[in-house]
Amino acid sequence: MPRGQPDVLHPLPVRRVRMASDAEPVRDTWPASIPAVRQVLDRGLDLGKLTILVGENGSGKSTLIEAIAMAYGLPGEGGSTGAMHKTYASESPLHDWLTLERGAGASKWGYFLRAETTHGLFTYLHNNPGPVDPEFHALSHGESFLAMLGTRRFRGDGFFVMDEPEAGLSFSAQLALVGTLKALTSDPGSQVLIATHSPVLASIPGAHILQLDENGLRPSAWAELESVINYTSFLKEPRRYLRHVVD
Ligand SMILES: Nc1ncnc2c1ncn2[C@@H]1O[C@H](COP(=O)(O)OP(=O)(O)OP(=O)(O)O)[C@@H](O)[C@H]1O
Repeated sequence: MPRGQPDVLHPLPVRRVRMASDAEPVRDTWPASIPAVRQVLDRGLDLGKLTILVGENGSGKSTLIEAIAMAYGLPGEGGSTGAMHKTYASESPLHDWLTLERGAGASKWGYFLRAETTHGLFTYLHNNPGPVDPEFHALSHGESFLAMLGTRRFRGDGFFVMDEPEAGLSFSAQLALVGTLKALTSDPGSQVLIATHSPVLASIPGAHILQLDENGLRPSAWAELESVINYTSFLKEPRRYLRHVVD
């Protein structure tokens, strides 16, 4: 299906993100001051089947992904649509400034997983378990994350949002995650949005990669990502980098 044309039979949960008509963001203060956020407010953002946000620390990946997830109805700390899990309100007001253009008849289900709050989420699931949930706290970080993706929450149509899912995952676990995410997107009405620092995750075939930086956000080929170029070059010759940070 060409980008931008809605698939009438299998609509995506979120076709486009844009500023709400009644939003009044203060442009020079956070979060509207983040270039990528400002660009989304000014020009909107089309979301495809699988979108990956990549960028330096502080470039706005979490701010953007959290606001899109919350505008969809997902809890800012992670969980499913309709879950009430909340421990500390640290979210930006951005979700109130955004409107999502949803595919007509698309799934309303979704799940938000974020590395920094999985401990709290697993405590919530300990108290409110699904029918065949393992005791997530009894698994290692990587094991619990992959086990979570193996549950029914991540099957079928829906909007699946993940913030740095690679945290704590070994190389082979990240590779397994690539396979899991690719399989997840094979469901016709499923849609995935990820923020990551991992060149492994960013390599998922068919992903639309957006690089965030001081100029905003722009599409990028995997091989042209700064993280891919830096890791490739570091692994070839670590000393070229290390001499700048250690004596
Ligand atoms: N509550 C807040 N008040 C003011 N500024 C904030 C707040 N939370 C985050 N920021 C700033 O917003 C900017 C973007 O942060 P964000 O967490 O979205 O970046 P990121 O790209 O996800 O970074 P990382 O890769 O480190 O997770 C950062 O400069 C951060 O300091």
